[in-house]
Amino acid sequence: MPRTAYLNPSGMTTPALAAKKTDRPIGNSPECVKDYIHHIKSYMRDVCCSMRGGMGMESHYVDAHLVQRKLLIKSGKNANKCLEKELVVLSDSERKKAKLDRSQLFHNSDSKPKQSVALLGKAGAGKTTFIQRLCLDWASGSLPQFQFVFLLNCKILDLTKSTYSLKGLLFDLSMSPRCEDSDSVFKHILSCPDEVLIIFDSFDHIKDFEGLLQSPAKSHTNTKYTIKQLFSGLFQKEILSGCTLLIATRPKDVLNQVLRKMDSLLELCGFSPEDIELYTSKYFGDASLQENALKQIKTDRYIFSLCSNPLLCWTTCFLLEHQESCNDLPSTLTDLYQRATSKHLQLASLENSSLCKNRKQLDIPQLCKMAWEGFKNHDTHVNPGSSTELLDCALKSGILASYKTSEGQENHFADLFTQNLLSAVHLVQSKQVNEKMVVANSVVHQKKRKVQGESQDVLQRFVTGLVFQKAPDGVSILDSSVNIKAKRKAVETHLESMKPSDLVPARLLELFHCVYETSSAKFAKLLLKNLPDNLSFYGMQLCPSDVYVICHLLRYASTLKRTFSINLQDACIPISGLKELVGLKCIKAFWAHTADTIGLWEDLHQSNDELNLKSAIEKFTLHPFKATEGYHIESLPVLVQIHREKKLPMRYTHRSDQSLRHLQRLEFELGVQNGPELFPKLVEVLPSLQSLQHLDLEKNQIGDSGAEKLAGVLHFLECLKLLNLSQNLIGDAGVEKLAKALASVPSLQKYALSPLLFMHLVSLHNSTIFPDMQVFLFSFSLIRLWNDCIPYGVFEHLRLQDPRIRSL
Ligand SMILES: Nc1ncnc2c1ncn2[C@@H]1O[C@H](COP(=O)(O)OP(=O)(O)OP(=O)(O)O)[C@@H](O)[C@H]1O
Repeated sequence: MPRTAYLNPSGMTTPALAAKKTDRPIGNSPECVKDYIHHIKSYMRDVCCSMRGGMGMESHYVDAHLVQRKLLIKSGKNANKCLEKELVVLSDSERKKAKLDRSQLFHNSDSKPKQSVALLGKAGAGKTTFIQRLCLDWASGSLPQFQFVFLLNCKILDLTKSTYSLKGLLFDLSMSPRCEDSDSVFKHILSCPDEVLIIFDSFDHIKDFEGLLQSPAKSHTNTKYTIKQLFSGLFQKEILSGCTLLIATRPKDVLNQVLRKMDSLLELCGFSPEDIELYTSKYFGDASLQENALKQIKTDRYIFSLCSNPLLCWTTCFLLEHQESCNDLPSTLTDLYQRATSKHLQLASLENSSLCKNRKQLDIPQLCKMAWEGFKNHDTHVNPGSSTELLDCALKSGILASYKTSEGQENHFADLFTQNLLSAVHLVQSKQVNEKMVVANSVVHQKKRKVQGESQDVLQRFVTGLVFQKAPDGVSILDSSVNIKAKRKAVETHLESMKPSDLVPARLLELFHCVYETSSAKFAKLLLKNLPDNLSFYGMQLCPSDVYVICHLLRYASTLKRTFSINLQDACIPISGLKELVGLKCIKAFWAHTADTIGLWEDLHQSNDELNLKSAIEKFTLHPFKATEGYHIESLPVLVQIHREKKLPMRYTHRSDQSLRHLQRLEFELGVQNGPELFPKLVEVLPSLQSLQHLDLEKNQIGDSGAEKLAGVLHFLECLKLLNLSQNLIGDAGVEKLAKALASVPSLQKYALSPLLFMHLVSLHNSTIFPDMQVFLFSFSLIRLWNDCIPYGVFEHLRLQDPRIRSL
């Protein structure tokens, strides 16, 4: 029977480590089941005990933290546009609180069972390594709730065929060893599905997610399905209902339909500064090497920021281990990867001189072409027809990794960065690739649809980095005899034509990275010259190297005498990053998560950094304020509290809520889902918003009780000119309270109400229950029919009621 297994990228295995904990008693399971479980465990102990580069899992694994993420149902004003659940943005302190370790992966903190778990992380964040570690835990007796663990690597599954059964998926396509009596074991598995864990690694390799959840597999028997149908059947509990599913994937928008339905979403956060130190010391066994490497990494802030990605940390350590100690560390990502890749190839050629005598004799352009072909098809797979000499050398060097499949052996590029660097070399160097093609794959494109997300970003950085690389200095992977001037010129012209002010935050960030890769002051200044005054990285999850690159380039602002405001809302930025950005002279105002901002103030206060504390307080702004997520509102009372409780030194306290006091416009867009619950929080801070002119509360279902609460504080809003209360389910009681309160706000010029609310007012007026209606109608006379929904008839009716309305 065909069987799929995957080898460690190194192809090396180390002796199985003895199980430390007692294995789960397999009770009355048939003998063949016990034997098979024993067999899988010992096999997993073998294959999962070493990481890439042959490093031992037990000795070199750094316990990476997970953060529990939650989804939010968006139902605000734009609900129809994006009726989507999205990840709730966490503040730095919430992220710290939401941290979990491996042992808590399947724990139920609430009553909801965790039968489907998604492990999210960018390329190189350590998903595969984490899963390997998890399998090793299981094989060593942890995770006793599972009798069986099946690991599937989506990279090597054939998604086109529809010839698989559930049994085939588990026994033939997973990395489990061959099962002698698969019929009996399968029968046993069907009898205890809740003791089965199925892991789909590299889930994002299922490229086409359209209709993934349609036509699920429904039968356990030998009916033939595609892999996607089997996944769908498992996920929708049509087959093996009760089993636990774990998928590991890079985050992708197209995956949202599946992610939305998962019981738990966990994010692998990469290495913290402490983890980087720990990993480096583990990597370099020798104490003096360790000290030296750590010193180099820690003093180079760019490299240190890259090292928060475990893969890049490994690459940096590898380079430090092999490059001359007098050499500087690379200054760009392109530089890091070309040095590391060249070194890998060089070492492999030295190791086996008969296979590849030296780098020059290897058909590197062929390897680069294969990388590019793969990139175009979103594929890491290497064409099996390639020269064996080349493949052997690339495998030896670790550039390729080998996997055993039912068809034999498959070679894949070992990681996204290596494949994309080689693809970029192809684009820059190959005569078959014209300038237009290079431009299309370098730098950001204003409108072009981004098909490959993260992978495309990395390719762009490498292409830009390579074309602008200074004269090759021995570490360049480019062939110095190839003239790339025309391609460089084309990319330069494109860069010069960019209009950063038209870019959405994600593209703006890409542009920053591409400009950074050019290592050119000229492009940095050009970028800074063309940046809009209001920079927005809204919604971007900024990692440490993003923050470094933004700060690095913004330093050019002083020579151009430019200043900016920066929107870091929903940017999931750690306090250290916020400190760096806010500390920049050119940043005059910033808007970030309020809880993080308060965290930053506290941090600066504790470290007696008076000057920066003063400027961080002064720079904080909330204008214009649009609350779309709970936390936008939840942390506002804390600002007021700081002021009231004098949490900061006196001279700062009065400034701490100035952002609230100066706020002129507030849009509350939490929608029917969260609006009613969070509205009281807003009401709590409204008295502090003395400058508020525009308050938009449309579509939040605040109801009568909300209206009553609002009525209680409206008189504080002395500057309020415009109030939108449309679509809030306000009934008689609420209207009555509101109308009186509205009359007490003389500044009010316009407000919008729902048609129903209008009718309601008119009927109240007609029934003369409400003596103050004239006052109310007076302010109404200023309405500019802002809300087109007001029925003409109602308006006409009101005009008849009041001469002032008639004069409108
Ligand atoms: N927790 C860890 N401890 C030590 N090293 C790690 C850890 N996580 C990752 N690494 C290192 O980083 C490399 C890349 O990790 P891995 O392949 O697991 O990333 P990934 O998230 O699966 O990436 P991709 O999305 O590209 O598949 C590993 O080969 C290993 O060297």
